[in-house]
Amino acid sequence: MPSRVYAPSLDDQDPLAKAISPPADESAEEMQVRVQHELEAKRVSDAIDEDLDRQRAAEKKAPKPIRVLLLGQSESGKSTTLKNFQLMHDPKAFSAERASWRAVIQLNVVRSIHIILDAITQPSHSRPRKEGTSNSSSPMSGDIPLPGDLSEIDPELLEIRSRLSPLLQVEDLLTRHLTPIDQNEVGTIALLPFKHIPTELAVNSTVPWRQRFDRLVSGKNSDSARIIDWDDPNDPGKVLHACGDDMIRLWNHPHVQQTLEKQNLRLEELAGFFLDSLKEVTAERYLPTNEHILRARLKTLASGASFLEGVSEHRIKINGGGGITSDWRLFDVGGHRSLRGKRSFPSSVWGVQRLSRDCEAAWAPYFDNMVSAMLFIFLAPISAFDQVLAEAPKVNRLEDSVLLWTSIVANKILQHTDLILFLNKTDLMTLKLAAGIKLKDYVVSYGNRPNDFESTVAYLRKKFAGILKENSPLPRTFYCHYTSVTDTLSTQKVIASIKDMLMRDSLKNSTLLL
Ligand SMILES: Nc1nc2c(ncn2[C@@H]2O[C@H](COP(=O)(O)OP(=O)(O)OP(=O)(O)O)[C@@H](O)[C@H]2O)c(=O)[nH]1
Ligand SMILES: [Mg+2]
Repeated sequence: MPSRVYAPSLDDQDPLAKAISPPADESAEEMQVRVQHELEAKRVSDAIDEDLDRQRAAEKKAPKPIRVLLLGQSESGKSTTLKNFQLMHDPKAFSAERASWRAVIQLNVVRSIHIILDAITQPSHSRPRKEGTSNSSSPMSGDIPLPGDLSEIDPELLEIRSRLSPLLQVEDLLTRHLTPIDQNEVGTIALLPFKHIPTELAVNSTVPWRQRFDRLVSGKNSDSARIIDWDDPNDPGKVLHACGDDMIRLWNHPHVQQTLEKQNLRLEELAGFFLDSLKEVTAERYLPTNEHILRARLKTLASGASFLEGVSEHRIKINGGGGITSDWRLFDVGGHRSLRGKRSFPSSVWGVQRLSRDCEAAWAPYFDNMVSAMLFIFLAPISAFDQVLAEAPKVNRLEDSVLLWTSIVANKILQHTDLILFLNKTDLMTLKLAAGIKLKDYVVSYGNRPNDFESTVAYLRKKFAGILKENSPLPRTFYCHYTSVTDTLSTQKVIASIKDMLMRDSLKNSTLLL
């Protein structure tokens, strides 16, 4: 009979004590084995603890992640800048999303076609526009047009229009794929025969919308070119391919070009414009190039209750050379006004003195959580000097950018934060000036200075620099780049110079990197 070696008095009410106590009838041999096990378990546990302590100590010594927050009004190019960072430093992840961007581009194309078909069936009086005001934001304003007299329309166009009707289903299908069922994140697109202008598609940055395209890929290979299921009968690419020639015919039709001009619809300025690339985009096995992905338009919604909830955070490991890598956290927010808080606006473009009172920092409630952000990149799309905000058709886009810039530079919470200004969309600025659109018609203070690229951009640069100087609570260096962030090569040079600057600072003064 085994001798009773260990019989502690147990509190019968304590289930834990009961569970860990040795059995009442444990023999001496059993006890030896148990003690051995316990010693071994303790040794392993101590080793894990030591390992964790070592890791924590190493993390404390290592440079903290570099945080970059992208700011600017809607369509200023924030998400496109982020894509450039990803393309440059995480090309695998960028490529893995090609199938998802393909769907976004297809939707961008269908939306442009939808706008054209709507425009050609408009009675000419139904869309009055202010002289010289670009519509590039306004076609999506949601006004439901009056039905036109179809007998006035070129019969060839009517035929094309009817042959393109399957695109409506594609539009619906793609929109459904891109939007979660349980969230009202997109304006509904009614299946009316090209009579309803579609609201721009927006996806909440916190929603992993890209996963919706898992259906389109087998998931066995990270190269999208090989994993797209080209035989899927529901692939929208099939309809786009079948409608490709008609879309090209429509876009090149002289009556269409005249109508768009008459209605002052400058589709080329519309975000997500691919009508000049219809051949490629409607090709049978179309996969977007990097350039196409940068041009794709998908509005960011970041509408969480708190900043960090609503904003999308992207982590990238960046190689700084010499074996040094650092963690970068890029934060992309939605620039739509509804996502920036309510503000009142002074009327003149350069009426910035009144700003600190009138225009409380738009994203200010969020900044409390972001004081540890090391760098803000602010994008001002300068080509938009003759455009209005989609969400506020009376507000000039350049004026909005200036106000936003002022509120950011004047913000006390951000007084120690570096700001880099991107005067963006310089490519469109060049085209616009060449088309004879005059800056002075929108910025009266520009006066009779030459309406060329160098003079206009230098003037705007000086204005933004002046606002920083006048409104910044502490003196700050003015960093400014002229950018066209859809151009990979030039943007990568800018990103490389920012990276060098930040990594130098990060090594010099790691306390800055909170
Ligand atoms: N031609 C040209 N297009 C640009 C440039 N920068 C951005 N775009 C395009 O403008 C559109 C809007 O850019 P986004 O990066 O989505 O703008 P955003 O600031 O993220 O906008 P929200 O998400 O609404 O806040 C996209 O279709 C881009 O491809 C540029 O420098 N030149
Ligand atoms: Mg965005």
